[in-house]
Order: sequence, then C-alpha cells, then structure tokens
Amino acid sequence: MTYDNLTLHTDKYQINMMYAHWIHGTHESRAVFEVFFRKLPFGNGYAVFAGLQRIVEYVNSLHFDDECIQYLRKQEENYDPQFLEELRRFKFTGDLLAVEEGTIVFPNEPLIRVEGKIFEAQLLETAILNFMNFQTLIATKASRIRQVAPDDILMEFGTRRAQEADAAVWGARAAYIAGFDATSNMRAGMLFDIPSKGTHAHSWVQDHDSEEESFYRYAAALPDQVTLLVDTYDTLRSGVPHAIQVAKTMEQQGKRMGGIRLDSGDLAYLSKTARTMLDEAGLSYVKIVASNDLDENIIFNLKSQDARIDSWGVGTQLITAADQPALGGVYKLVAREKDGEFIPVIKISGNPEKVSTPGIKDVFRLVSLETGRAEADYVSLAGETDVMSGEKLKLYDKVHPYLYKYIEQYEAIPLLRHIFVDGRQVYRLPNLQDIRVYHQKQLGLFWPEFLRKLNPAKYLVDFSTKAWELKMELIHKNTK
Ligand SMILES: Nc1ncnc2c1ncn2[C@@H]1O[C@H](COP(=O)(O)OP(=O)(O)OP(=O)(O)O)[C@@H](O)[C@H]1O
Ligand SMILES: O=P(O)(O)OC[C@H]1O[C@H](OP(=O)(O)OP(=O)(O)O)[C@H](O)[C@@H]1O
Ligand SMILES: O=C(O)c1cccnc1
Repeated sequence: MTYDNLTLHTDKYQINMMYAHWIHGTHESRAVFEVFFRKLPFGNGYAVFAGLQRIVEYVNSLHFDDECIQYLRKQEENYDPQFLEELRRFKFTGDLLAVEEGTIVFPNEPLIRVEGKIFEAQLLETAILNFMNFQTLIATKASRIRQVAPDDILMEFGTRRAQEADAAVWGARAAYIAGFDATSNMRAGMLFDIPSKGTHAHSWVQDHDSEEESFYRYAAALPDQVTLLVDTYDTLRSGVPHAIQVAKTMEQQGKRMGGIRLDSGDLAYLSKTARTMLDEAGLSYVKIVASNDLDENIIFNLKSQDARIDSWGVGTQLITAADQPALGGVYKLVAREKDGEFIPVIKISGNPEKVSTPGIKDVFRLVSLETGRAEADYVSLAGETDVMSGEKLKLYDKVHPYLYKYIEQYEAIPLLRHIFVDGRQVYRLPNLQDIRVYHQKQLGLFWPEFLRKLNPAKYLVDFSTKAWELKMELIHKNTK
C-alpha cells in the first residue's frame, strides 16, 4: 500500500473538534498555539531542535483528497456532507513561526507558534508534535554521543532497529544535524545528501569456505573502502591476523586498507591489542571501528579505558533513544479570538508544572556582548519592547524572587523565525550542511557547564514580569 498524503496523520479528536467548530460557525475564528516541552531528555542540559523541514513539507502538502474524504464519510456518519466539502477546500492560511533546526533549546520556551483559523491550527497539532518530538529527541541523543567522542568518526547504524522506515531516515538526518559524520542508510543518504558509509556483515564471512578467503574477495571487490569485520570466529587469533595479511597484500598492489571492525567482546582490550598488532605489522594507518550496542556511556567508558577506537558505529541505542524513548513536547492553546481581538487563555492543573503560560509569546537568547556567551533565554509577551531595546534587565526566579541577576550589555537574539505568513512559506529551508555549521555555532554560545553530559548546570529561561503577571492573573480568575 503506498499512500503518502499525511493530511489524516492526525488524531480523530482534531477532526471532531474541527467539525464541532464548523457546526457552530466558529471554525474561522482565530487561535494561537505554542509548542514547548517541559523536561529535558536523558538528564541532558539542553536539547537540539530538529524536525522543521518535515513540518514545512507537511504544511505545504496538506489537502483532503478523494481518499481522505471517502474514508471520513464512511468512518463517521455524523459528519455532514457539507463539512466534507469544506475539507476539500482546506488549505493552511495561517502563520507559523519556529526556531531553526540545530538551535539549542530549553524547557518551557516556545519553539513553534501557530496562528490561524482554529479549523486549521487545530489539525496540525498531532503531526507537528510527532515530527518535532522524535527528531529533537534523536538529535539530542546524538549530541550527547558527539560530546564524548569529539574527534572521532561517528556513524549512524540504526535502521534495522528503528521504529520503522520514517524513523530511520529522519533519525539519521537528526543525528547528522547534531554532529554524526555518516549514516549506513542509503535512502537517508540519497534524500538528504548525508555521507553514507558501511563495512560488511558476519554473513559475508560465513558465506565463504574461510575467513581469509572472504577478506581477500571483499578487498578485491571494493579496494577503496575495505573495513573488515574481524570477530566472526576469533578476533585476535584469526580475524586480525587475516586482516593484516590482506592489508599487506593490498600494499603490494599500491592500495591501503581502511580499517577493521570489532563487534563483540571486550572492546577496550581487543582494540588495544589489535592496535598493537596492526602497528607492529607497519599498518598504523589502518583504523579501528567498533560497534555493538554502543551509547554515550559505553563510549565514554571505553575512552576512559584507553580503548584505541577511531570510529564508532552506533545503532539501536541512538535511533530508538533507548534510555528515554519519547520527548514530551506539547501543543497548547495560548490565545483565542474574541470580539475581533486575541484574549489569552490558560490551562489550570493540580500539578504546578502543568499550568500553561497564557498569551502570545516571543523568546530571545540574551548573549553577553562582553563574553559572547548566552546568559539566559527570555520569554516575553509579543509586543514587549524592553528586551529588544537592550535595557538593563532583572532576571529573577518568579517563585523565589530573591534569586535574581541583572543583565546589561547584551544582544537579544529572537529565536522564533517566520516560516509561513498567511499560509505562504517565507522561510528558505537551509541545506543540511548549513544547519550543521549553525548547530556548532550554537554550541559555542554556551558555557561548558550547561553542556556537560552529567549533572549539567541549569540554564536560565526567564519569563518577563508581564508574562508572569498575566499568568498569575488568569490563575486567580480561573481558580476562584
Ligand atoms: N571494555 C568494555 N567496557 C564497557 N563496556 C563494554 C566493553 N566492551 C564491550 N562493552 C559493551 O558491553 C556490552 C557487551 O555486550 P554482550 O554482553 O552482548 O557481549 P558480546 O561480546 O557482544 O557478546 P556477543 O558475542 O553475543 O555479541 C556491549 O554493549 C558492548 O558495547
Ligand atoms: O549494536 P547497534 O548499536 O544496534 O549497531 C548495529 C548492529 O547491527 C549489526 O549487528 P547484526 O547482528 O544485526 O548484524 P551482523 O550480522 O552484521 O552483525 C552490527 O554488527 C551492529 O552490531
Ligand atoms: O556498515 C556496517 O558495518 C553496519 C551497518 C549497519 C548495521 N551494522 C553495521
């Protein structure tokens, strides 16, 4: 079955709400939603925003075609045929703002803002969250892995263990944004122009009468990219000696073997011993690749054991974000149109963390002009001007106001960019290489204490006094 229209890639309740609005004639009234997450994944100090390209393609492609309409007609008898005709005319005509892919982001700040007819803005929730939550999660995981191996080659090997095909290719892209060097997935390579790399499987060795023969044949077929998997039978007694033999033969033909791959056993011990064997054979240029259920903790640990590994193939743990398989990004209504104007709305909860922050908001990164480093992010109500005019600001913990600091001499960089205006895409999607460069620059804005993998310092995301007072006012009004 091939059907790639994503318009019904949404929860039924969105269509139900669209229908109820249509029935009551309120479907064209305007509303504003914001996307944010509350908690960073993996105990990390930051997240890496990803998913925007997919969101842009999705919004541009939205349309209810014959298949969608027929399905809705069959599926829900309550839907009035005229509603289905209205859906046929559906098109996103609103505004969408978002932070750029590769941006370092933090909890509770708006990452995407959708403003439009409620009929349109409501539909987008499920897909936007689906794309952003997954891709941001994987980019963040990849960033942690990049941190522990800053100078090594990192290859994404996850497709076979990914949660289906889309996750594999978009996950490979997210990993590349955050600093991976290559993917084994050829389709991701083709779609996104990511370098593709690969070695060979155990089956190649098993499918020959001897390991030695399999190595020679592989090298003969692909002499410019020979990385031999040496652990099928006995890494040190058979695999590495056979690889050395092949490398020596290749030298006689004026060729150089690329590397060997270790895929089981004690990777610290085996890599050190293999390195010595290779070096003693005059093969110091032959690299050592390792794989086998690696993640940032194992790689960090292997490095602390002085493992001699140049290149890491990381699959399952990265592509499934195994230690935290979901990011809890949410899409919340912050304002709705009443009598021709936007009024802020709130969601109250017994859990204080879940009380939403009302009003249409902007977010700025405050970068010290003295140090060039980010001091805090500042969330203000749209239209507030103090931050843009560079005024001295008091940043304070709104619940514990005695915790405060002043900031002056800063540049306030707006993080939300216009992506769609009146339904028209106004943002040119950057190419992936530019996103990677931008991401590296983003990292350079932060002091290392916010970036470290273990127990990072908490970066300040401050709300303007006006935004905070609005929240308090609506809490009081709605809890009387
Ligand atoms: N020196 C090491 N220190 C810490 N972890 C290691 C070290 N060497 C390997 N590991 C990791 O330990 C785990 C060992 O996996 P496992 O117990 O399945 O052993 P294995 O050698 O892979 O066995 P198999 O032959 O079944 O593949 C893997 O995640 C691997 O990356
Ligand atoms: O361990 P991961 O991080 O998920 O990396 C991918 C794994 O996939 C392959 O194993 P598999 O047993 O599927 O195939 P093989 O016969 O080629 O080893 C490869 O050898 C890695 O071990
Ligand atoms: O190229 C490899 O070595 C590879 C690719 C995917 C999964 N495991 C290994």
